[in-house]
Amino acid sequence: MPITAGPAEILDNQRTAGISPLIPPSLLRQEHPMDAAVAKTVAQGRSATVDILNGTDERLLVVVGPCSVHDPEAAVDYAIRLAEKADQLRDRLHVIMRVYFEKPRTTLGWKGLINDPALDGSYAVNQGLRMARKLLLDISALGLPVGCEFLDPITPQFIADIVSWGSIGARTAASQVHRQLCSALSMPVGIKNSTEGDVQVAVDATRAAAASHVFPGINADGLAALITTSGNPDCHVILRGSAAGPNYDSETVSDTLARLRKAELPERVLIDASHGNSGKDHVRQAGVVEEVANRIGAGEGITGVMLESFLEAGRQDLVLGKASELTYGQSITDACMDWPTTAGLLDTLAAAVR
Ligand SMILES: O=C[C@H](O)[C@H](O)COP(=O)(O)O
Ligand SMILES: C=C(OP(=O)(O)O)C(=O)O
Repeated sequence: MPITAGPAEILDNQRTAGISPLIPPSLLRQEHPMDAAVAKTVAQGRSATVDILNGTDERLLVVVGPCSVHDPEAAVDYAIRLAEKADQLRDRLHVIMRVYFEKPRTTLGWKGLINDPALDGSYAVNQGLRMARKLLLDISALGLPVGCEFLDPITPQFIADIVSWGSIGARTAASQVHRQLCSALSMPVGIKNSTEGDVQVAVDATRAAAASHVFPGINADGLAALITTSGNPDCHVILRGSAAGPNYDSETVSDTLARLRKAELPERVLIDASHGNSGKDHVRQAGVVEEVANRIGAGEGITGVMLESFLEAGRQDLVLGKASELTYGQSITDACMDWPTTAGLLDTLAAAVR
C-alpha cells in the first residue's frame, strides 16, 4: 500500500528549505574544554564586574574590542595588545574584551562568525561554534576576560561558561525571550536602550531579568528542556544613543539612574561611546570617551564605558566569498578606533579614575 502524506506533513515545513544536525553543546565543551587557568580568568572577570556594579570595587568597567570578530587570528593579535594594556592599568580599570560573534542586523547582512564563519554564505554553523569557543578559550588564556552579545537563545549553551560579561543589544532589549535568557545567565549582563532611544525599555528589561522565569530552551546535550531560573541581579543599563542622536549627557545619565531608583533597581549605568553616541563615526568615539572621562574625574556616577576598537581604524564592506581581499584587522561591521587611539583613551580613562 503506498505511503501517503498525512494532514500534518502536508501542512508542515512549507517554507523550510533544509534541516541539518547541530552539534550538542556538551560535545563542543568536550572538544574544547576549559582549563583551570581560564576558569580563574572567567571567575575573576565576573566577580570584579559584580563588585564594580555593586560599588565595592571603585575601578571603572571598560568593555572594549571589535564590533564583531570575523578573523580569529586578528582577534588574538588584538587581544595580546589589550591584555598587556589591561594589566598595566589594572589598578584603575577592569577591562573586558568585546568578542562578539552574533550580529543583530537592522535588515540584512553578515550575521557573525557563528552564523557564517567562512564569510561566504555557506552558513557552517557547527564550524562557527567551534571557532567561537576555541577563540574565547585562547583569549581567556591570556588572562583577559571576554564579553559577548547573546542574540540566539540556543547559543549560550555552547559558550557562556567562558563569558565574564554579556550584552543584550538595542534590537532585542524589549524581547521577553532575551529577558528570560538574561535571568538564567551566570554573568552580569548589560542591556542597551532601544535604537529609537527609549531608555525605559532597558530599565524594564533589567527588572524582568532580575526575576525568576520558566521557559523552553535546550540542555547541555542539546535536548529540548524546560529551564527554571533564579533571576540575574547583575543586569545593568547601557546608554548607546539612537538614530536621533547621543544620550551620554549628564541629564540622561541622572534620568536613567532615577528610573532605576523608581523601579527599585541598583543605580548603575554604562556608556557606549559608539553606535548612536558617535553616529557610528569612529573618530567621534574618542571625543565621547574624553568627555565621559572628564565627568568621571569630576565624580559623576558612571559605572563603565564601552568602546568599539580593532587593530585598524574604520570599517570595510565584506563581499561574500571574497574574505581573502579584506584588510587585516579592520572591522566588517561598525567602524572601530585603531589600536594606538584606543590605548591612549584607556590611559585617559585610567587617569580620570585616579
Ligand atoms: O553593532 C553593530 C551594528 O550596529 C548592528 O549589528 C546593526 O548593524 P546594521 O544596521 O549595519 O545592520
Ligand atoms: C549591536 C551592537 O549594539 P547595539 O545593539 O547598540 O546596536 C553592538 O554593541 O555590537
